Amino acid sequence: MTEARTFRVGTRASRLARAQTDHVISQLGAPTETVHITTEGDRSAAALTQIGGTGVFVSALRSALLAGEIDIAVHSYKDLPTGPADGITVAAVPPREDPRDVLVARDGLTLGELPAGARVGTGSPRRAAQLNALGLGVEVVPIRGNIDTRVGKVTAGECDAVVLAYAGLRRIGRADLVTEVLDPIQVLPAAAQGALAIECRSDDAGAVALLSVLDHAASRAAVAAERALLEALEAGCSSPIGALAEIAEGDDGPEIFLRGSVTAIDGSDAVRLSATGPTTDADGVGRRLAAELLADGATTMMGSTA
Ligand SMILES: NCc1[nH]cc(CCC(=O)O)c1CC(=O)O
Repeated sequence: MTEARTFRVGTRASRLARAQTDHVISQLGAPTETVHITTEGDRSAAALTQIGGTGVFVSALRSALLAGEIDIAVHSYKDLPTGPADGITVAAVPPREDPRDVLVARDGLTLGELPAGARVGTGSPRRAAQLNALGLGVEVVPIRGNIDTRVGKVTAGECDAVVLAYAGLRRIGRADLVTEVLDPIQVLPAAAQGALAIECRSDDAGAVALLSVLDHAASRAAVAAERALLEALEAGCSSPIGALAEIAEGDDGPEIFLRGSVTAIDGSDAVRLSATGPTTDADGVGRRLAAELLADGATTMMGSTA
């Protein structure tokens, strides 16, 4: 009998990253060792949009994978750039968490209960644009930092509310802070929100086999459709684009229902459309919806944020 291989799992130091990594490790049927990787994104106080987007969180983990310092990397799928990474494969997309955005407000308030002029914090152009489009008369204020920092803006009275991903709060065990789960009809989530991408080197057959048992086909298809939409719009996570795919059993197998939105940052204009298709054509569904959004005037709304 050969000795079992120990898989080194890389993680960022943030509370969310550690929770996600620990959750994945608990489901792996092999010995593991956790390796903490620090990224520019963890160190910098600058807004993410100013230091090159969410890719900063990802590149350090990918470099460590390719350098053989780690064998497995767990990412929030939302933070992965849409292009492929040479030599690296997403070996598993586990069952997705709730993809919706939530409100964390003072005094248990919901969006509709916020008074005119209330300060709602978010660093996401997508959330800001959709909040502005709701015409609630609230003031969207830019904030940054990890989940604890952003929640702290409400506790400290700097903001009346903040908008966050439900998945992040659930994973760190703070779903109790949520004062309203936002309906995707009001605020459409970011592509891949709530999903994890577990990466390893493409040529590491042992890691690919170990991770493949965690893969969830419906979650993978939903994320593929959403990210194909984003890629075809040539947009990233800092664009005012919402994308949400839901999977239902159709007559000829599982079907994707994909919704997409592009919203002007000031909320003055928006395009929202949907498309359907089989999960076997997830990329095609995303690309078709992107083309329809562009034909409907999305280009002028995407601005220069890229
Ligand atoms: N932008 C950072 C980020 N990346 C992933 C999540 C939450 C977890 C997820 O969507 O999988 C968050 C926090 C947030 O948007 O509130």
